[in-house]
Amino acid sequence: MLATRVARHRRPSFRSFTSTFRFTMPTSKPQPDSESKVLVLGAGNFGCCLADHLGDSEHRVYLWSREAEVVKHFNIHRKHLKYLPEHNFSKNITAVGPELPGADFLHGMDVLLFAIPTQFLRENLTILNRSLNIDGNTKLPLLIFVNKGIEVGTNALTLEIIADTCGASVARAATFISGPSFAKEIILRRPTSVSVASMTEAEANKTTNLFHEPHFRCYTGSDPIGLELAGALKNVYAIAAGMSDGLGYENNTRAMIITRGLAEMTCIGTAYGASPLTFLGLAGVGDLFLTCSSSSSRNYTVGYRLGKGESLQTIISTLGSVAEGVSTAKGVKTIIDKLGVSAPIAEQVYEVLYNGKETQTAVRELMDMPPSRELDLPPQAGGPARQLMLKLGL
Ligand SMILES: NC(=O)c1ccc[n+]([C@@H]2O[C@H](COP(=O)([O-])OP(=O)(O)OC[C@H]3O[C@@H](n4cnc5c(N)ncnc54)[C@H](O)[C@@H]3O)[C@@H](O)[C@H]2O)c1
Ligand SMILES: O=P(O)(O)OC[C@H](O)CO
Repeated sequence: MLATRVARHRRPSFRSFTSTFRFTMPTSKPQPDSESKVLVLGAGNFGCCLADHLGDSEHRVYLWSREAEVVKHFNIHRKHLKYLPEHNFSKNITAVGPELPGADFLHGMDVLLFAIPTQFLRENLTILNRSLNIDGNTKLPLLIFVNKGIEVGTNALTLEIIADTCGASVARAATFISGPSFAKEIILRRPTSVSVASMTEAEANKTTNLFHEPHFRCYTGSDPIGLELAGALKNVYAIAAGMSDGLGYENNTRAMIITRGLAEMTCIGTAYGASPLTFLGLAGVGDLFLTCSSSSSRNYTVGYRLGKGESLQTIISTLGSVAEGVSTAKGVKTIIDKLGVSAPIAEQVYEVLYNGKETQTAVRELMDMPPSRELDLPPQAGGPARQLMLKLGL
């Protein structure tokens, strides 16, 4: 009965620019099995916790760190010198580095998992691409990216950085994971869910199958542009939520920022050419809610400390970890200006971070805005997504 009802239910008339494409072009090696060789690039909080997750699932994991002492210490003690220092890591992980692995090593891998902050991805992919030496006949490892940001200067999403450095076919095969997932909770095997997306659905399914465990559920989708934008944008709104809490505002104000932030994210994504529905998923509202409401978030913490009156420079130099929202706010500002989308909260975060605006002034200006309709989705011009698709040869 329920199935009949669902079948009869009309599909939403909205279709994103990207969702009109369907791809079936498996370009990576066959589905990694239970003893896949996985190279995790980036031994920060997230790279380490994902390496541990895969090591516990009986995969053979190599964790690349750019710091020789980290590699040495890890292989002797099964602990990381700096991140998640209490944790005893899986015996199935070997640390490698500090140089990036060469061609033979890379081609022996079933999976390359990139947990490198967005601003450093281009330089590393440029070097790795020389070793990967991809031509039409190369069977790629499965490629997974988990960073959440927009590149400063180019305003590029990761999909575009991959296309620029490794070529369109590699970008089409790349898969992306995003969603509410603090490293320190994954490492404790707390129930967690994420979104997985790719331009090539078969590749996204491989990533889902690789990661899916009873304590780590993966939901697959086909809007990687929306998923990437959601992950990058939520970091900017987490800074806003932290700022509000730091200023001493309470629950009403945080709920307002989360909800209006979601409306802004959805409008930006729609104008960009992504599906608005992606922002209702784990990578959108799920991660927005998480990072806007927890002091475990680095981005929230940056905002909180700004609200308490600390300077951005002091916060960044003492945070001890990356807060992607700080650099991403620049790209977001350029994108909303270009698209002509109204995103006043993101604008005010940018003003506080880069133009020295007082946090109280930013809040007052937001509250002084004239009344408006609650949600006016912009027309789906899809300019940036269309440009990106052309770059990917689609
Ligand atoms: N920590 C989390 O809970 C979490 C969850 C989901 C997604 N992410 C995303 O994962 C990415 C990595 O975050 P993280 O938490 O591991 O960051 P982190 O601050 O814990 O670690 C950053 C890592 O980047 C490395 N790094 C710095 N400069 C580099 C360079 N030039 N080239 C290569 N590597 C360099 C550092 O050595 C370090 O290993 C970010 O985009 C973040 O948004 C993090
Ligand atoms: O600590 P943050 O603010 O970078 O957030 C980490 C993750 O993105 C949470 O999903």
